[in-house]
Amino acid sequence: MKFFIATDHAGIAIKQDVIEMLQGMGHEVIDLGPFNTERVDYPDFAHALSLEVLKNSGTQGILICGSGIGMSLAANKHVGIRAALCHDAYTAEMARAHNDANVLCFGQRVVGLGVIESMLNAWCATSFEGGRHAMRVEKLEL
Ligand SMILES: O=C(CO)[C@H](O)[C@H](O)[C@H](O)COP(=O)(O)O
Repeated sequence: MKFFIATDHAGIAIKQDVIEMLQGMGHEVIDLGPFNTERVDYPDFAHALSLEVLKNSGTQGILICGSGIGMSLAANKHVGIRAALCHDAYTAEMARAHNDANVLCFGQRVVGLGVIESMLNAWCATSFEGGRHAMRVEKLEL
């Protein structure tokens, strides 16, 4: 799987750990920044990542800010992006299985590296179930 990853200043401290976790699982990861710890605005990075995921069919995204909330709000403005704010392995699994989510969002100020690893494992191991969920996902787009 190919992932794009982006954060704001409140998510950058764990970005490299997340990249290495994904690479260790055999995935390709493209880092869209930021590349220093200066204060930045999360929508700038959420929009840039969303455009890359939409442009590159079959790819997925990881967005990290302080809480994960701002990143998910911004990414979900894009038609075709289904950004899920997750807090544990269960929400990550459901985001893939029931919502066909293509962007995983979480908060550096909320979850630790152990939980993040379990979320990444659940996310990557889970495919969209389709069936009754397919029409519901279609109905997400207005
Ligand atoms: O958008 C957010 C909250 O919904 C993110 O958590 C941001 O990272 C956070 O707001 C940044 O806050 P800061 O006080 O400017 O570091």
